Amino acid sequence: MSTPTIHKGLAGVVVDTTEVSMVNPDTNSLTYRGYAVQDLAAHCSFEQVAYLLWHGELPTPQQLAEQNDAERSQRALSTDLVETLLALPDTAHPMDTLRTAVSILGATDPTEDVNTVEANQQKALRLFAKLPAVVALTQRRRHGLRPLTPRDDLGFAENFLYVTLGEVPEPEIVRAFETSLVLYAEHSFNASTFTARVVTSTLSDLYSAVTAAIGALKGPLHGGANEAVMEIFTEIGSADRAEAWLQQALPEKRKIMGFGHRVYKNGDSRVPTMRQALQEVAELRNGQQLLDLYEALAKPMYAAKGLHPNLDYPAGPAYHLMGFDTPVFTPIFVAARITGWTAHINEQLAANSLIRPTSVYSGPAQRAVAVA
Ligand SMILES: CC(=O)SCCNC(=O)CCNC(=O)[C@H](O)C(C)(C)COP(=O)(O)OP(=O)(O)OC[C@H]1O[C@@H](n2cnc3c(N)ncnc32)[C@H](O)[C@@H]1OP(=O)(O)O
Ligand SMILES: O=C([O-])CC(=O)C(=O)O
Repeated sequence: MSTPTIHKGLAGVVVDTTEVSMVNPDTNSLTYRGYAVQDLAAHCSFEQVAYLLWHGELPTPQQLAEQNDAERSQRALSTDLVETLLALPDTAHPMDTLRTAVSILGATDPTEDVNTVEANQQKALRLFAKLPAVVALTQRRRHGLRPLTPRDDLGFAENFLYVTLGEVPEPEIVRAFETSLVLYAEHSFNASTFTARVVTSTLSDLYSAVTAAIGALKGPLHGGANEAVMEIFTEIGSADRAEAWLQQALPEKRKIMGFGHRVYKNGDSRVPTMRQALQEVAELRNGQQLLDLYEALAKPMYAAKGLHPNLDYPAGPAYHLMGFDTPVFTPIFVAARITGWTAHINEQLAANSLIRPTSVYSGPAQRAVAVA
């Protein structure tokens, strides 16, 4: 019997088609439903991009107004949910709190098991509306602060910043934050989206798929890298120490967080836009030292390994300068990626086939049980 080829990590394996987004490593491009992500970041609100991912087209003014009304009216968390989340130990990582919140929101949704595309669109909007309040709760409790009531007179990004930081910052900061949400929204069959599709393929519910996706995103090889970038910046301390730090870290076989990508080998399509957003935030927030450190690590990293930064590399320091605590960086990624995940969940559901690969057994040959 010939040994089948093993595709470790499913690298290069094509498992399905998708209409949601296209990652093209040859042209370093990323499109959502045919629109370049850079154009969307420059011209659209995050709410418009969410609509596009869910429905395939940008919204008309009326469609956007209806979605905004529905989203704004669902932003608040119930008192029960707030108290349950605050009862978690304060050592819990914000990603654990977020994962728990989604699970509770599922258990308390009477339509949880109504597994249709239409019902899932309502659930997707519900999670989209509520996740900023959960992220905000995790940051505020770290500072001994109670949650703030969301404001329905503010756009999604403005309200997100308000409920977390207690004020709406300058328009440039809001715009940089919104840019990061647009860039983080969707990226084809990455590990967390694939996780959501695997769970959906068993005909399980949307909340279960999102809960599992949060677990997949938490890891430092995926979304957790935006926090890990900030941790290494803190460890290095200043630009003049970056090269020596790297020369010590690489022989120790350390993974340098924020560099490399499974699909892009010549640079992540989203980095130039986020690097520009970081620059704008740095100018307003006295961030030149962090920008210097950014460049001082990226240059020798490329020289030593030929690896480019991925989106997490500029996003981490940008969130830091905006005023977010490092442990809420990956939760922000969740609040953006909920749009892409739920678009994929519905795409999977609409043309479902159980996802179940095979493996080559490499354990002991069959043997008899001999109990002493
Ligand atoms: C939003 C996102 O999820 S983007 C990804 C965020 N993750 C990170 O930033 C974590 C750091 N990066 C990595 O661990 C990897 O680059 C991954 C997981 C993103 C991609 O992994 P793969 O596609 O399996 O890596 P790839 O095959 O390109 O690796 C080739 C070589 O480069 C090395 N390499 C890849 N990335 C890094 C890195 N960041 N630091 C050091 N070495 C690295 C690998 O160890 C491997 O070396 P080897 O041949 O000596 O074993
Ligand atoms: O595509 C990937 O493997 C990871 C990534 O960049 C993302 O999910 O945004």
